[in-house]
Amino acid sequence: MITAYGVEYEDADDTILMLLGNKNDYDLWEKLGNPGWDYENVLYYFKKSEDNRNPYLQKTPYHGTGGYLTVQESPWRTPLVVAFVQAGNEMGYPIRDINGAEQAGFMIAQGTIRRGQRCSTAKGFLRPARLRRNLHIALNAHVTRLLISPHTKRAFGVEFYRHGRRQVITARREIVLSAGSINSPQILMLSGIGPKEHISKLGIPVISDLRVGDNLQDHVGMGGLTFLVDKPISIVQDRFEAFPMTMQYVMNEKGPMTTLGGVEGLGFINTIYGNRSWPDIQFHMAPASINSDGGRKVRTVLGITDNLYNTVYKPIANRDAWTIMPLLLRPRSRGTVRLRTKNPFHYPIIDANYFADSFDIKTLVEGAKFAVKLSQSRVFKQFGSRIHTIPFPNCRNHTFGSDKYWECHIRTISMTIYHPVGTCKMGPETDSTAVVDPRLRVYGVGGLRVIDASIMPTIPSGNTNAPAIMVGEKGADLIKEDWLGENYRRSKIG
Ligand SMILES: Cc1cc2nc3c(=O)[nH]c(=O)nc-3n(C[C@H](O)[C@H](O)[C@H](O)COP(=O)(O)OP(=O)(O)OC[C@H]3O[C@@H](n4cnc5c(N)ncnc54)[C@H](O)[C@@H]3O)c2cc1C
Repeated sequence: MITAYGVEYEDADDTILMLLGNKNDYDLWEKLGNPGWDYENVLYYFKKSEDNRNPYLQKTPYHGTGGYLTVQESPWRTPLVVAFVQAGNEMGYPIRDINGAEQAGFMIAQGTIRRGQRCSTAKGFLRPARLRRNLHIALNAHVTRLLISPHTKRAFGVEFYRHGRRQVITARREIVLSAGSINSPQILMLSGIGPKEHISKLGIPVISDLRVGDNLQDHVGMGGLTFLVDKPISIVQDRFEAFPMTMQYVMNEKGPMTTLGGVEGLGFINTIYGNRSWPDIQFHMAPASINSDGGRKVRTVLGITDNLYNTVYKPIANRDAWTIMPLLLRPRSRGTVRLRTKNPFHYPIIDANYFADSFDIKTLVEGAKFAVKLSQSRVFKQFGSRIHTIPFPNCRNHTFGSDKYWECHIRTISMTIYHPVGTCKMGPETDSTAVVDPRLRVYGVGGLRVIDASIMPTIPSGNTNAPAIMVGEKGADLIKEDWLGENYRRSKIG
């Protein structure tokens, strides 16, 4: 295993919310020509990795116990999240396990945490296995290309740089590439596997002409929707005293620092463009907004201009507020990842292409309008909740709250929550856009698989970490099946 950073970063360093996606997502994968990837099959792998600590969920057929990945709710919450799930109910959605039989509904978020602290894949999976004799981990190693014989078209090695020194490792059986949806396509293209017209222009000899880097999909959402409340019940940074709060976290594994990246509640709804069995909008609810840290950090992280911050959020700096981030679950727009140059240390060019298809923005506008209605539910009245109405300076030509206004707002603060998938698409041989086959083997090259979120043909309707882990679990079984044949039996799970 060769990794660019320390193993703590083996999955993206903030990953925490735990969602499986919708049953229809995986049934679609199978319908697209990928046998064995339907919901029933992948549910086995979701459950295999999971150790759900919530007794009422453990008993359902949709959750596992005893897996490497601990899943639970944050031990700390605000009254706002209770109101959020009740408001969903008031709007006609059940309060339910959104990872269960049906997805449309509201729930207090579950995350990959263990006793209040993040349970990354490094902590969950790698730590217990790190002393195995057949596992070698090279930290701080940057893979620059795969070595592939131009004659046999077989991958036989990996070139990487570590502490400034070039090293090569050769493989007896096969190589598994898991560098994620941005870097897996980058490494493939650097190695001669990719769109011929693109890589040959950069002077890279073409080994296999495949649509690597196409089909980029991501969840784009609306940031900055802010609701004010009259009671001191939200997260206002200045109100928290850093030392006692940190001690509560370190000593007791409790308190505000155990929140799941600030997100407390989740909801899945359908707009007029979707349907109940396959919601098209997800809500992330947080008991804070852009104003809650007095403009110290969040505005910079989101790249908000001084004019926008000073006009809209500064007047309410440090006031109690909460937010809903409506997120588009199944965008129609597709982006690309391409090489900037053939230098492996240059970042690739990512073109997310958000909203290229107008259906995407229309759906998200409907999601925004639903979020506003939800905030006006009876249950939120107890806190005096109301929408913050200072209009964005660049959207003033539209009436506040109109479709055009929300579109302008969404285009001004568009947010990704970093769910890129699809750039090494899995598909049958007849699919000219597929990069890997349903056993995750790269077309046209022997001894090489891609196993990460990049193989997903379409984006799952929910956060992508658990689906990426599912791909890892299933990929491991495919390898074992291929090498051990009939001698391999799938393990029983709890
Ligand atoms: C900030 C952030 C927050 C997120 N929060 C959530 C969340 O709450 N819930 C959720 O479900 N999902 C979340 N996600 C998404 C989730 O983390 C990803 O879907 C998931 O990690 C994808 O897994 P992967 O294995 O495909 O890629 P990654 O997890 O990105 O793993 C790729 C690995 O390859 C390594 N690598 C890349 N290039 C090279 C190279 N050239 N040489 C050597 N090593 C290399 C990287 O260092 C990395 O360790 C979040 C993502 C981000 C960025």
